[in-house]
Amino acid sequence: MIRLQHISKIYESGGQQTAALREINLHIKPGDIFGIIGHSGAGKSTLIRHINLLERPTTGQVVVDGVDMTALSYRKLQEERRSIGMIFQHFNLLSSLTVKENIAFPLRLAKLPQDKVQRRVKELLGLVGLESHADSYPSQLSGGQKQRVGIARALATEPKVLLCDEATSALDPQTTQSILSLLLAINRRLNITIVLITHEMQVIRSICDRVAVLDGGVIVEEGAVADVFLKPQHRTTRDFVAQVADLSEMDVPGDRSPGSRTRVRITFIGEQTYEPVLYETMSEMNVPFAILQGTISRLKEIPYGQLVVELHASGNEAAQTIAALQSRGLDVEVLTYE
Ligand SMILES: Nc1ncnc2c1ncn2[C@@H]1O[C@H](COP(=O)(O)OP(=O)(O)OP(=O)(O)O)[C@@H](O)[C@H]1O
Repeated sequence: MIRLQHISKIYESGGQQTAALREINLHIKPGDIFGIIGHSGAGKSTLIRHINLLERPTTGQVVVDGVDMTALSYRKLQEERRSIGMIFQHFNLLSSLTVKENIAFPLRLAKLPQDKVQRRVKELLGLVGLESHADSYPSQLSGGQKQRVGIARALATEPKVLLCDEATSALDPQTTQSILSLLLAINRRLNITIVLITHEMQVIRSICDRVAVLDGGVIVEEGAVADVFLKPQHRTTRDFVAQVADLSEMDVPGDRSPGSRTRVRITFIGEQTYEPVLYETMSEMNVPFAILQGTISRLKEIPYGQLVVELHASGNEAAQTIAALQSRGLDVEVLTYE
């Protein structure tokens, strides 16, 4: 659906050059919710604004739904942009227009007949749950309601792609979750590809299928959220995962008892999270064990569990126990050998 190929962006101001993006290559599949995470200044806004060509790359190509956006005339680009909606951190609503007028705005620009505009606005108000606020002005709405108007307006022209520029960063945690649930429902119901940028791992964990980690204008890690979240490779990714880590190394008790023990981290994903796999395997292997730390949570809607377990075994016996756990589909990482 979206291909960014060899994108670099160099800003020049006051004789100074800033390389905001360097050699970005990304492929976002149709129907995915794709997250881009990075610290402030990493280049997230610059990157997302390349998808609808609000920013032009210094080098490289942006292809959306088979169309090379970088090669279009101004008029053609305006047309293509109708198939890419966008929402913003500070909502960017027109304060002098009511909710329904804000939502109708892009439809009027597209010169849709009045009766169709009214029908579409009604549908969109229903979709985002704001029927009773149609005649309110933005100043009369909460942050979450304003973002709902932003979403309705972005969807007015029936886009194939929705870009979300820090869409929940100005909202409290509860409102954030309700907006994320709405985005997920829209993705499912309308099969719209969603690209979002954020500095919060919780946002990625809640709704994204895939994630790219941006650091200093470079993608340092990319993959399925479960892989990146449960096995972060890059230091920056590990920092982000730590934001929401239910398991931090700090909380694991230190080595207290002497003897032959092996400490492991076991990850369960999906249905196995609720199965007695650990107990069964340990009983079969006749290895006593202690659970030092554990959690069960969700990645999007997939349950996962992580346990830090101390096996009362070492050497061959520990290796065989770990192999038995792995043969049942569990991911086992050895933390310490004693
Ligand atoms: N118009 C511009 N002119 C010059 N430099 C710019 C411009 N826009 C962005 N930059 C620089 O490019 C880099 C990336 O900025 P960008 O806003 O994309 O980062 P970000 O990850 O979105 O940060 P934040 O989360 O703080 O918004 C920064 O060093 C920034 O100063």
